[in-house]
Amino acid sequence: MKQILYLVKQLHQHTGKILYLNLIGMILISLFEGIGLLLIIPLIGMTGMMTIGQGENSQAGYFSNLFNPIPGEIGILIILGIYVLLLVGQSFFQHKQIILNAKIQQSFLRHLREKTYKSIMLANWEFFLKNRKTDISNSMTTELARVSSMISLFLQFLAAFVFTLIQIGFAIWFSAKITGFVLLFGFILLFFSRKFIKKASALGGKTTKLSQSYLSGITDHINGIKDIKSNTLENQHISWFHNLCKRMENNVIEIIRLRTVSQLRYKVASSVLLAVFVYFSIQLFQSQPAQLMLIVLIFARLWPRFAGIQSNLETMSSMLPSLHSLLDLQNDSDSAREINNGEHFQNAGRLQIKKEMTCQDVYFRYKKDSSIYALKNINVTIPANKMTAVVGPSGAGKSTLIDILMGLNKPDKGRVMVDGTLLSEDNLLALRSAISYVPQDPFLFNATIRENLSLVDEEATEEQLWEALKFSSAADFVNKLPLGLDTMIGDRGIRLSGGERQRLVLARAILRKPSILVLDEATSALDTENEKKIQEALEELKGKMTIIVIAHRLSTIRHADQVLVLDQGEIVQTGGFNQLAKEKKSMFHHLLNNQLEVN
Ligand SMILES: Nc1ncnc2c1ncn2[C@@H]1O[C@H](COP(=O)(O)OP(=O)(O)OP(=O)(O)O)[C@@H](O)[C@H]1O
Repeated sequence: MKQILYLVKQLHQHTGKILYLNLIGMILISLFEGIGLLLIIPLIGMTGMMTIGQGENSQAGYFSNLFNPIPGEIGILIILGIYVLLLVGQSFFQHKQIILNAKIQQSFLRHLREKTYKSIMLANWEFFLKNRKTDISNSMTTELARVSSMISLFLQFLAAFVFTLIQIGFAIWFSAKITGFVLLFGFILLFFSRKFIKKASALGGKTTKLSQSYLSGITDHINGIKDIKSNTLENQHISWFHNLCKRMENNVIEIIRLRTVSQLRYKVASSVLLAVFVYFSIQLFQSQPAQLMLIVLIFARLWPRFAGIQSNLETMSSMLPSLHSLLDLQNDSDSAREINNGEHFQNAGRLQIKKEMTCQDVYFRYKKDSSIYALKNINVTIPANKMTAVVGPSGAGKSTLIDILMGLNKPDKGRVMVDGTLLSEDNLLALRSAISYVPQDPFLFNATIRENLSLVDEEATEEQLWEALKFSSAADFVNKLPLGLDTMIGDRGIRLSGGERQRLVLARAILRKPSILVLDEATSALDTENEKKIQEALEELKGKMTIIVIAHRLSTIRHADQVLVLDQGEIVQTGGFNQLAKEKKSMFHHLLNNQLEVN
């Protein structure tokens, strides 16, 4: 119920005026329908089939008497004329209402899409570590589509509800007693249908879970298709997929079964109740034949709408979990907002490190309830415009330290300072604007090389693009491509080799003209010749920007001004390359020896 109320509130907030126009349209359509029914009384009276309400002191009598002074044939023509006008009016408003419904649905959907997407984009890194990316995609696609259908159903429900209320109003106006009698039966039916609504909601929750598994499954499998093929794991995946599809099929059949069973019971119960109603009505309300006939007419038309309302409620309940999951996502991402003042994005500027960045007594763990720290007691200084290398065995905490320095992870204890100022919401974006980060697994779009580079600087000239490509030793290979800069590189750059991808991302990082360049295993896929060229290029950058490099291949960091050695989340050595190499029985010495042996 909370979610439905939320939906109504949101609809009211974002489509306010149109929603009320729509409501007025619904009321008019229902009124026209009711008046159309009323016209039956004088019509029947004029045909002489039945004498209705002659002299009766009732609404039916009043209506019948209204046309008495008019001669029969003209009266019939007038009534039929009014009837046609009412039908035309009704059709006109129905046509307007369909357009308004679409406007309400689409504008609300756009609002929901944009709000959720923005909340996700502005959430902190911890939010992305906690949530599966495919669950987020699922909410933004499948669940959102279901919410869209739910809005459409809700509007239909609203129309049916308003229609029902107005028709009941007419019926009460004719005879409160008979209407009360009918409504009693209606409430009995509604009471027994509660359990179906609950069941539908549970099945809807299952649909959301299954759809999440479906999307995450196929995304993982398609991304890992090379591993699957080379390790002949196709059958295991086909069998997993078969089981999931079977469960999805069963779930949908279960939902349809529930719906038809409830409709079946509803129809059986309603026909029995209708018979009971007619029997008792004849006994009880013999003296009011006109009222009885009109009310039977009204309810005969309303009854299928009741069934529609009931079915609408069930379908909406089965879709509620989608709205729930979308709202959860919105709330989670909102409460994980990285920067609360959105204006920071516009006015962030670029932070220039003048002297140094420091970590003081920093501790960090991924699970806040765990006693295992990924980083412990970190005290380091990253001097401005120098090259700092971070080395250590796998899992030592190198990437975690970089994430702390970039403000992606927040220390559990201790602090990060930039030139003596605490790294906080106030200077975080300015710091990030100054950073170019190159990960081991570079991110490229399915677009041309030019578009991939221009992403960081839309106004970059041809000359600047080639200069950046030369820096990263990519100019030669791009030059050899038949379409050069205009070559499409496929999904995540799949049409390029790993080394070519890394060089392109490095070119992009340089094009951004950063004051801090962070390379996380960014040259790991390069051959020794290209790596040497990049080392030389980095040498030239020394003194112009702050460079932080993570590298397993220690030859890469030979010219670093400072090397930080991490082991099990702690800094175990700090110093120049040659100085550390001389410290026998140390972690750095051990790493160096291992590499020499391998080489
Ligand atoms: N998202 C995460 N959730 C939980 N634990 C994590 C997460 N990411 C890393 N860890 C853990 O934190 C520790 C440090 O990981 P980190 O990735 O920083 O190591 P690393 O030195 O960069 O390793 P590698 O050289 O293999 O990339 C590891 O024990 C790792 O298992």
